Amino acid sequence: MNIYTFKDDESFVETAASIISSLVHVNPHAKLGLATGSTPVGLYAKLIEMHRKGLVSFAGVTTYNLDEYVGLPENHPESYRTFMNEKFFNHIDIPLEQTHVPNGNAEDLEEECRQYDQMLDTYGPVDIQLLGLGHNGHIGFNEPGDSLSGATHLVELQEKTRTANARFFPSIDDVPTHAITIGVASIMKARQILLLVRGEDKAEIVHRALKGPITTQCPASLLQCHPNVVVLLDQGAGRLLV
Ligand SMILES: N[C@@H]1[C@@H](O)[C@H](O)[C@@H](COP(=O)(O)O)O[C@@H]1O
Repeated sequence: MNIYTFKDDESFVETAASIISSLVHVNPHAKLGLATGSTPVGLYAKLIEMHRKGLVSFAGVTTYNLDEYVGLPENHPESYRTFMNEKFFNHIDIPLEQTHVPNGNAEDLEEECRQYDQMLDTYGPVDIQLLGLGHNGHIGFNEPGDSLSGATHLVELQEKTRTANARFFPSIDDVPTHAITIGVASIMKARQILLLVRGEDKAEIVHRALKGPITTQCPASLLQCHPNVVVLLDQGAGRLLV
């Protein structure tokens, strides 16, 4: 595991963007596992800027997102499909049919999970999986517990997760209670993992995830078993690692 801590936002974002853009340069048909949340927003903005300058093309790239809320219409401002379109896909040259986000409005959610999983099995593994980190150690929406699921599944969001994500909704009551997430097996199959974490409030969970015991009670701790993980932290998030 290679862990880097950055003093300033610009170098944090530039490093993340150069990892993704170099991969796409080497393999224009790269498969990218993408994430939502506030942390990767700067990375997406930087990649858009690089694309506008003609430095990178995503025309041949295929993307697979980690997760989606259940029950928000696809065009809801806080659905992860809307997030990805607005923050990234609509500003680059990727055809939308090459982008995949689980459908949280499928009539049969179990079937949607099965199909998403089958797609990952058929076309995966992704060349790189981008990840953020939840305050409780979740990756994607794989919440801590006595066990974890390997496959794409329906999950009930924990109170801590709903509270953290309430900042994007009018009130906590508007935060969905369930989500679809790819499982830890799919995440662990990625050829490379790029974990991005920012903020003092994540320092403790960063320490638990990267240096603590490997346990289902902290899903991100499983990343310690992956052979190719790059972790980018700002100083706040990396505070307890020294
Ligand atoms: N499902 C997403 C995760 O994929 C993300 O990593 C996490 C952290 O988000 P943020 O980067 O906003 O702290 O939030 C959500 O719960």
